[in-house]
Formats: sequence, C-alpha cells, structure tokens
Amino acid sequence: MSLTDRTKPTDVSLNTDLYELTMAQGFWESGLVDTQATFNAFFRENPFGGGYAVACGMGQIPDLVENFVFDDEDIDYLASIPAPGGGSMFKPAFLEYLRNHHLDLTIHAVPEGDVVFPREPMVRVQGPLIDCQLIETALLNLVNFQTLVATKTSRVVRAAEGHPVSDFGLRRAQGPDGGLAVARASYIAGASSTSNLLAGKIYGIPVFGTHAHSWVMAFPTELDAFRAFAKSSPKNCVLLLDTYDVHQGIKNAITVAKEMEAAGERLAAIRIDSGDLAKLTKETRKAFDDAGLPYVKISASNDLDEYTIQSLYAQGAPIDSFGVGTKLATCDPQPSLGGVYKLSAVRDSADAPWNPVIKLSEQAYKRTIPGVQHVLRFLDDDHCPVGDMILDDSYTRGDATAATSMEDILDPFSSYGLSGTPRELLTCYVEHGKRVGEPVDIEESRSRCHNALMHLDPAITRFLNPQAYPVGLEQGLAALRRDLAAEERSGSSRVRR
Ligand SMILES: Nc1ncnc2c1ncn2[C@@H]1O[C@H](COP(=O)(O)OP(=O)(O)OP(=O)(O)O)[C@@H](O)[C@H]1O
Ligand SMILES: O=P(O)(O)OC[C@H]1O[C@H](OP(=O)(O)OP(=O)(O)O)[C@H](O)[C@@H]1O
Ligand SMILES: O=C(O)c1cccnc1
Repeated sequence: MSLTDRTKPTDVSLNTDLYELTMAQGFWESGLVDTQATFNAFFRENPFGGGYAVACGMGQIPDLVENFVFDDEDIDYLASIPAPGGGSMFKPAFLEYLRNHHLDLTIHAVPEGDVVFPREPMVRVQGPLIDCQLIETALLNLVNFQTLVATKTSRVVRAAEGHPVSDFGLRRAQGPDGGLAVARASYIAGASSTSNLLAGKIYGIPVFGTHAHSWVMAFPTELDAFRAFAKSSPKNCVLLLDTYDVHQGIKNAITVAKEMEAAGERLAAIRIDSGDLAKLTKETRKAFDDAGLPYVKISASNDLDEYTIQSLYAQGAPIDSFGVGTKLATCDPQPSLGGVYKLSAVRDSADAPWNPVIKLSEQAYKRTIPGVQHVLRFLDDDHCPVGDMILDDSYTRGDATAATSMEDILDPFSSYGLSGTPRELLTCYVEHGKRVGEPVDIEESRSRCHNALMHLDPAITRFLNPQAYPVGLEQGLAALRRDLAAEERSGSSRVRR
C-alpha cells in the first residue's frame, strides 16, 4: 500500500476511522487490555457477477502492521480532538497507553494472487482485542480495493486472450493512492505494464506508453507529428492514428514506417482510440500488411473492458494489445468489494481457550461464522480446486489437514460428493507484530495468480452465469454455528469451552 511506501509510518495509524480509536479507548477502560480476539476479513458476494475473486493487498499487510504506531505528533492531534458534548474525545492516560504502542498481531491470509470465494476468510487477524480493532479500517482499505482491482483485471486479461493489457487508469483512479493500488493489483492479476511511473519505481512494474492526441495537434500536420515522434522515440514508437481521420492516419503512419525502415528502425505499433475498433483495426491491419509492414502491431484503447474486448475478438479484430484505463481503475461497474471484518472468537488472555462468537442478522446470509477459522482447499489430481471447507481450529487441534475430507462439508454444497487432496489455504504473514519471511515479491504474487486462474474450472471463470464454486462449513463448525445462533436468539449465555 502506497501510504506505507511513501509516507512516514505514523500516517498509517491515523489512516483509520475515529470509531476504531474510540472503541480501543473503551476496551482499555473496560479492563479488556488482555482480552484476545480473532477477526476475519471476508466478502459475501463475488464482484462483477463473476464466480471468483483474486486475493490482493495481502503482501502489504506486514508493512501496515510494522508501521502502525502512534508517535508524539499523532498523540498531540488525538489529544486536541474535542468531544461533541464537551471536553476531549480521548483521555490522557489512554493516549499514554497508545503512545508508541505496537500491534502484537498474528495474521494469516489467503496467499496474494490466489483465488478466494465468498464467506471464507481472506485475512484472519488474531491478538489483543484492542490491536485487532485498531487495524480494521486500514486492513480493509488495503485488501478490499486491491482484491476488487485484481479481480477486474483478471477478467480483462482473460478477454484479451494472452495479448498484453496495459493499465492506463491513473488519470481516472481514485486519487494518487488509488492509482498506485490499481497499478500494483492489476500487475499481479496479469496486466503486462502500467503507464504509472511512480508504480514502476516503487513496485518495479514494467512501464509502457504511447503519445496523446495533443502531440499530433501540437504540430502543423499529422505527418510532421509522426515524423517528429519517430525521430524522438525510434525504439518505442507507437503512433496514435485517430486525432483527425484514421484513414489519413494510416497513410501517414505507413509513410513514417517506411522512412523508419530506411533509417534502420522499426515502427513498433499504432494505436486507435476511437470509432469502430473492429472495423478500423481490420482496415489498418490490411493496409500495413499490403504495405509490407506486417510487424507493425495494433494497439486499441477507448473505454475498454472485458466485454468490449471479448466482443472485439468475436468480430475478428486483429488487435495485438490493449490500453485499459477508466473501467479498470474504477472497477466499473462495481466500485466496491464490500469486504467486512467480523469478530469470530474471543478469549480472556493469550493462554485461555477461545470462545467462538456469532453475529446474528435478520438476513440469514449475513449471520457470521464463529470460531478460529481455517480454510482447506481440496485439489483434484490435476491440482485443480474442487471445493473449499471452512473449519474451526478446535476440531483439528491445530492440524487443519488431519482427518478431514470433502464429505465433512455439511452445507450447502455437500451433494456434489467431491473428493480431493486438502491444502491449508491461509498462510502466516505476520506473527506477533513481525513480518514472517521476506517481503512479498510482486512477481511471485503475479505467477501465483496466473497459476490459480489457470487451474480454475472455466465454468467458474466465465463471465456469463458462472457456476458457484463449492464452499462449505465442516460439520462440527456448522453445528457450532447453529448452536450459537440458537443460544444468542434465546438470550442464554455464550458457550464456554
Ligand atoms: N466494434 C466495436 N464493438 C463493440 N464496441 C466497440 C467497438 N468499437 C468501439 N467500441 C466501444 O464503443 C464505445 C464507444 O465508442 P465510440 O465510437 O462512441 O467512441 P468515440 O466517440 O468514437 O470515442 P471518443 O469519445 O473517445 O472520441 C467505446 O467503449 C469503445 O471501446
Ligand atoms: O479510455 P480509457 O480506458 O480510460 O483509457 C485511457 C484513455 O486516456 C486517454 O484519453 P483520454 O480519455 O484522456 O481522452 P480521450 O478519451 O479524449 O482520448 C487515452 O487516449 C485513452 O483513451
Ligand atoms: O501511453 C498512453 O498511450 C496512455 C497513457 C495513459 C492514458 N492514456 C494513454
């Protein structure tokens, strides 16, 4: 996340909602300083009407946790906030507790780039209740948006059928920070490059660019503009053909391509950014082939998304690469993932047993899953995922892969009768506030994403009416959830184990 990359660490800890701090103060005053909690970040529906999401942002969680400290400046600011009813929002003794407080959190998450499905934890956060609460907003801010962008990009990349897709979205992104997050998540999900130089510098993402219409308009004629660009950037020359008239643009670009050939250079590509992209790219391809310039590639842009790209190929458009901006950066037509962060277990101290907790809702699908959750992903002989099982720590005594099979999934998909080899999905990113292992390599996340999507059933990845990927609760956990819901509804005390 760019905030931890670019700004002083303390800006990270104030990048949160006021109520996290108000609750932290309340927990502290209520004597809950030693209370431990387990929270899960998850979403309830796949974005874009699709059948999966690509987990993203997880690689930046360790930076977030390690940099999450309140320094003197932050404490001064917090001390200055008035309570609406009079006096100060925060008590001096609490602010002293907070000063230079470090988060003692242990965090497991779906490995960045892997696929993730509704209701299962994307991120599991454990540690002091106060610390778990303090990190909520920043953590959701990190994984919700990047997971959404990565999912959107994976769809665009799928539609592009292996042709490069460049992120052109910075100018339409949600602020500078949003633009960086878009570049990072889209690269992990398969974009080949970004136009965003800062993202290139920070994350090492390949950068790509052509020229704007203004370049052409700044010269007396289009031909002058093309010649000047070829002279100035002979090794990465992509000419934009549609400033005035694409047909004239084709002729001018061919003239310049021939001149480049004579000078021992090659026109790399042309770009078309308006009009009927199928018709115009076909005409362009024919003209360049007829002129003996088959190596000149065709790039297309203009409000593209997965559906337009799919349609362009269905129309036989000979497009070699795409620049995708607005609809990728804004995740059109779904601007938010809706990921939530819910408490699922508490205990009085670090060595006490966990007590599972549940949140009820009028809407059954919003009832939470209790417990210290693990996820087992069952893989078939070809390493393709066939279903996920959510299970509670206590049923496995710490070894999540022991004595479990797909038959143990109770609801709602048990009738599939699937089988496979279980793999524990959640991996440890942070232990007691410290990063586990080396910083996440963005290339590793990118290849994990490629691999995960390659192994996912096309019935789940298709855009139209995708099949639901089976995710269910292990029988013991399903029973626990039922019992807890009944107890909470009847008002009896919480199950203590
Ligand atoms: N052959 C095609 N099939 C489907 N959609 C297309 C096709 N050609 C272009 N589009 C898409 O149609 C939308 C509108 O294109 P339109 O031709 O109206 O743009 P334009 O008005 O020419 O461009 P601009 O407003 O940038 O000058 C864009 O999202 C574009 O990607
Ligand atoms: O279309 P997008 O997917 O957002 O890709 C980025 C767009 O940004 C540039 O033009 P800009 O939108 O600034 O102006 P234009 O539409 O008038 O070309 C570029 O020419 C693309 O069209
Ligand atoms: O390099 C380009 O062609 C580009 C970059 C950003 C937005 N539109 C186009």
